[in-house]
Amino acid sequence: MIDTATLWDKCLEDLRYSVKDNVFTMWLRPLSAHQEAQTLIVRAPNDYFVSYIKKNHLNDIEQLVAKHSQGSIEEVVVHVDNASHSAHLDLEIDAKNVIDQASNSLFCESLFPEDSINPSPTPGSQRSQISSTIANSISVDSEAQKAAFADAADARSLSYLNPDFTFETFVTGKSNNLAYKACYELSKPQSKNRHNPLFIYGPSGLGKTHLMHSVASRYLKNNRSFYYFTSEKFINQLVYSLRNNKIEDFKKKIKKVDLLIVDDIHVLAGKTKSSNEFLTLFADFTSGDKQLILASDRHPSQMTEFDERFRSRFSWGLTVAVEPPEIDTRVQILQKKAAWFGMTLPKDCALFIAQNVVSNVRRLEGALNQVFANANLTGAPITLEMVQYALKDIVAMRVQAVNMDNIRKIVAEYYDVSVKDIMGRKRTRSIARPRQIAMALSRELTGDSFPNIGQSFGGRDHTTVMHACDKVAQLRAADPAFDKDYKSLSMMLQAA
Ligand SMILES: Nc1ncnc2c1ncn2[C@@H]1O[C@H](COP(=O)(O)OP(=O)(O)OP(=O)(O)O)[C@@H](O)[C@H]1O
Repeated sequence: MIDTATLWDKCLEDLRYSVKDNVFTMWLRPLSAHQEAQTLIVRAPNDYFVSYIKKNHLNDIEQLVAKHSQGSIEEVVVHVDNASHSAHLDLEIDAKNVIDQASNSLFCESLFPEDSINPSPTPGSQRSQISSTIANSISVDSEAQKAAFADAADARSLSYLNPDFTFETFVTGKSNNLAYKACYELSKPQSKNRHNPLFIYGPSGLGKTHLMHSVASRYLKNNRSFYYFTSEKFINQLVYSLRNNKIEDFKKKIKKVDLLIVDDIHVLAGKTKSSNEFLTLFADFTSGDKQLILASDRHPSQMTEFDERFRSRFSWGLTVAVEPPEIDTRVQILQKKAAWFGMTLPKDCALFIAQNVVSNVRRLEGALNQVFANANLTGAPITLEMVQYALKDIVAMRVQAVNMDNIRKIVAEYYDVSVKDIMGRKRTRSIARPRQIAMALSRELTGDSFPNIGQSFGGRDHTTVMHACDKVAQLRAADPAFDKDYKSLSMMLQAA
């Protein structure tokens, strides 16, 4: 009987050729599937996606599933994928499952990543099964890459090197310029200006993976070899190798390439064996012509679960942050993504979305998808009114989380003062400053009027709020540490 991964791969393969590229990229590639008894559960990122897929593609999917499963699947349902993007952290424990599954010889093979780039695949071959199984580890050597690009049918097996994640599709601004430049620089052959290791950190959904895939794509174009791992795949493959006395083979294979990328490196914390093995590779990739890129959700100094040996090594080269993009960058990202999907997004609509989705580009994309799905379902043109309607739930959630009570509470906690102090009249700087910050955040995040904000802060005059906003703007421009605190607070509130 066909396994679910292969079945779904085959269905996607067929769908890819039956719809336009942008429809496939936007609506079908993000889907995943698993099987429960005789039901295939297709998972989509959100409700709009689900309704769009049901309306436009479910019939085709059902037919393809029936064809490829040869009747073993009786029903196909489409659900929201609540677990999407949730990290699967406990992999050393889970490794037993991996080993158990490895009794399937295809999977055993796949534990050595370079096997995933067999240059002469056929759709539905071992290769496509492998690719869906180890979707997060990639190795490409020059032989394989030529074959991979020569053969269009190969594209899906490289689909985990997201073809949309390139330097050309990345929008830069103050929030990510340094990370972009560092990546761009080291992706040039013989660059004299590269830092090793390059450590990129920042919250989820801000483009770290996008940038690392962009570097990998450039390496690919320049016939240079690389491995890309998420930490969890690195751990899986390491554990398998250790248990099967293949660790030296595994490391030898990795050491052959020019570039090693490990995403979500924080996942290695506490996994003693895996992290020690990683450290032995570290030395190889930070000398000579080799290059190491690491990404994490936090700065090395904050990775307290790692011992000092790791933290200091992580900071040997260049450590760069990616931060939430400013509003004009968010607008640009929206317009660029819209154009990419062949849609026109009027400026006022882009501005509305950017004002309401602030801290995470992945969510920005989600909101855009929702707008497009709505336009597709209703056939309505994209206008501000339509966008406001399509995003009413997002806006309501934001209004709920970002209210002035919450802002005062979070700012008070952050500066270790009481909410009573913030509301009160004391003018000592240790209290007046957090109060001004809370007012400025209220203005920025709720968009409420100066008089209303003054009223909510213990009946103050609107000029006090205006003065607070000016003062905070001046301090942010003059003092990077202050600016960072402000941004952290803003992000905390928007993630709430
Ligand atoms: N500056 C940008 N320009 C264009 N697209 C962007 C930008 N930043 C992020 N994105 C898009 O946002 C989405 C999420 O980005 P990505 O997966 O790289 O985030 P991440 O920082 O690696 O998050 P995580 O830590 O959760 O893996 C991707 O679709 C990516 O293309």
